[in-house]
Amino acid sequence: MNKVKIVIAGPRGRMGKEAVYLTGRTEQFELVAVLDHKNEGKSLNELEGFSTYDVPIYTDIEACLKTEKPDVLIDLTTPEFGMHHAKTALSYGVRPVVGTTGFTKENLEELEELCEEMNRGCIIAPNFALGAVLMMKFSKMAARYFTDVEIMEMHHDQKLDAPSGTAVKTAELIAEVRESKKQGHPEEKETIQGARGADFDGMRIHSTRLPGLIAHQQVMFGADGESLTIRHDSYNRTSFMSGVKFAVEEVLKVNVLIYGLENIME
Ligand SMILES: NC(=O)C1=CN([C@@H]2O[C@H](COP(=O)(O)OP(=O)(O)OC[C@H]3O[C@@H](n4cnc5c(N)ncnc54)[C@H](O)[C@@H]3O)[C@@H](O)[C@H]2O)C=CC1
Ligand SMILES: O=C(O)C1=N[C@H](C(=O)O)C[C@H](O)C1
Repeated sequence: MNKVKIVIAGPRGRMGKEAVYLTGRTEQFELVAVLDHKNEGKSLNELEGFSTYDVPIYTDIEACLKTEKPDVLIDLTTPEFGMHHAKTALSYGVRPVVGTTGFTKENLEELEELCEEMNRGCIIAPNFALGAVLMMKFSKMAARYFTDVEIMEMHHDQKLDAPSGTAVKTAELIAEVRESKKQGHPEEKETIQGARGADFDGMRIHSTRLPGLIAHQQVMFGADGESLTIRHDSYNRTSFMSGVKFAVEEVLKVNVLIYGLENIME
C-alpha cells in the first residue's frame, strides 16, 4: 500500500496538533514533515507532546515541498499564511486540504483558477465536523420554507476571525435558496453599533467569543407562531478529525477546488 505523504502547516496549534495525531493513528497516512514559523532544522519529536514524531520542521514552504515531495498539505494556520501555503502547494503539484478560515471570495477564485491550471485538487472546508456539515445542509433545506433566519455562532476567545467560516458558509448556502430579503423592521435602528450583528444578504450573523467554548452554532428560523432551531456543538477538536481524514482521501481523487465538504458528502 502506497501511503499518502502529508505535510502539516501549523502543527503546534490547537487543530494542527490533532491533525498530527490523526496521521499517527491512520495506517495509510505518513507525516513526512511539518511547516512552522519557528524551530527550523529541529525534529518535531524535540517539541513537547510529539515524542513519537521524528519528522523535520521547516519554516520555508518551498524548501519543504521540494525536499519532501508530499501528496497533500494540510493547512491549519491563519488566512494570510493559509492562502500563501495553498497557492505554493498547488504550484508544486501538491494538493492542499485547508481548514483555515477567513478566506475571501477573491482567494477562492484565485485557488479555483490555480487548480485548473495545475490540474490538481484542493479542498477548503470551513468545518470538518460531520454534524456541522449536516447542520449547514439542514439549514439550507429549512431556508426554502422559512425566509427569516438568524445565525448565532459561539467560539473560544482565541479565535481570530469573525464571523466564523462556518457561519459565512451557512449564510452562503441559505442565500442560494432564500429569496433576498432585509429582515427585521424596515425602520429599525441600532442604538449601540453592532447590536443587530453582521448583515449577509439581509440575514443577521451574531458572533460570541468566550473562554470555555470550543465551536458551536445555532441557526434559528422564525415564522408566524413557530420557530425552528438547528444547532451543532463541537466539544473537542477530535470532532473535526474524521472530516480531515475524509478530505485527505478525497482530495487525491479530484482536480478542482472543492469549497465545503457538503459538496462531496453523499
Ligand atoms: N475547518 C475546521 O473544521 C476548523 C478550522 N479551524 C481554523 O483553523 C485555523 C487554526 O485554528 P487553531 O488551531 O484553533 O489556531 P491556533 O492559533 O491554535 O493554531 C494556528 C497555528 O498556526 C501557526 N502558524 C501561524 N503562522 C504560521 C506559518 N506561517 N507557518 C506555519 N505555522 C504557522 C501558529 O504558530 C499556530 O500554532 C483557524 O483559521 C481556525 O478558524 C479551527 C477549527 C476547526
Ligand atoms: O476557530 C475555530 O475554532 C473554528 N473555526 C472554524 C470556523 O471558523 O467556522 C470551524 C469551527 O467552527 C472551529
